[in-house]
Amino acid sequence: MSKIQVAVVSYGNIGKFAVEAVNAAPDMELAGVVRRSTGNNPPELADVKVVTDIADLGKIDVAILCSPTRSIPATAKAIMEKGICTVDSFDIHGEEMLKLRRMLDETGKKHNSKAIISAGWDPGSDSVVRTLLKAMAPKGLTYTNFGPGMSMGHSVAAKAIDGVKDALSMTIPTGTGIHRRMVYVELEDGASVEKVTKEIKADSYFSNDETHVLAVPSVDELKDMGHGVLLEHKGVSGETQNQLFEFKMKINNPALTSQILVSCARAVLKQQPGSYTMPEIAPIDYLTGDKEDLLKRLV
Ligand SMILES: NC(=O)C1=CN([C@@H]2O[C@H](COP(=O)(O)OP(=O)(O)OC[C@H]3O[C@@H](n4cnc5c(N)ncnc54)[C@H](OP(=O)(O)O)[C@@H]3O)[C@@H](O)[C@H]2O)C=CC1
Ligand SMILES: N[C@@H](CCCC(=O)C(=O)O)C(=O)O
Repeated sequence: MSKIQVAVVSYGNIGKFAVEAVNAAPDMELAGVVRRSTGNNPPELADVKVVTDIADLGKIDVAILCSPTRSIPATAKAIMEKGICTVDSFDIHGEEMLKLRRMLDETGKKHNSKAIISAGWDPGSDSVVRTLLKAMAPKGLTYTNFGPGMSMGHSVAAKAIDGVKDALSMTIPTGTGIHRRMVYVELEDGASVEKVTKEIKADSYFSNDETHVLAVPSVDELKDMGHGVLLEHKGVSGETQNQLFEFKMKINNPALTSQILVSCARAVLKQQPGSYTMPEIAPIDYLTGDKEDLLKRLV
């Protein structure tokens, strides 16, 4: 059977690990990488086709979008309008996610393409776990406790602020799903730490949490892309109380995010035109191999 032709769009942390995960997938072939500019590629891309326009890669089945979250709506729409499926890790929860889902659902139905949105680990695989926990004990409380670890989404949002050369946003759990943000910024020459601090604290990625901004000489010296989560659910099954569940993991953040995107790249091709989140997809669709053989081993 011919392999799924994959384009990786944007080559940052997630893009780099997405290329590795596509190369490790037996049913996929990396058609190329789409970047804003083709100059200055790292040595590991020497044998990979790098373009600025996805149309230059020939026939693509699915594009894995590894761009900053805030650029995803425009990027995904433009690619889906070409009839190409997309997967992304858009990580703004709530109404913004629903807005993206509605917009891409309409685009997909009009242009015969499909999307899985918000598909990293949170939102993403954690969303699936939260859904299952609610099915297991419908009444009760779920706490999602992150870290401590590096949030890529928050780091990207801080990096986008004028005067910031590089940023590392650490998520510190303080219990019951509440977090403190420790944001380490390397400033451009002449940038004001007071102005940068004010803008970071006003950004919607940070404005609901206790946030501390610290200027440092080198962000690279502090960077460790490890992260993790402890998901706790205490609830009621039927009329029986005190059902206790925990889901815990310690991870390399971009490696896990990219692997999930690759599994979603496989699953998206099995859907009808439109836009979906991970809890809406049958889990078996994420896997490669004979369906009955998988079911025999997994069920
Ligand atoms: N849902 C989840 O669980 C997770 C989601 N994420 C999401 O992944 C996103 C990417 O993270 P990460 O890889 O660390 O980010 P990086 O900053 O490392 O990479 C983003 C890449 O996108 C391209 N890019 C940069 N600026 C822009 C722009 N303004 N418009 C379009 N493209 C741009 C660049 O690639 P090039 O130079 O090749 O064009 C850049 O290297 C985050 O914003 C985060 O929200 C991350 C982890 C988990
Ligand atoms: N979306 C996150 C992954 C989940 C962890 C998180 O949301 C956080 O650290 O705040 C990320 O971009 O790294």
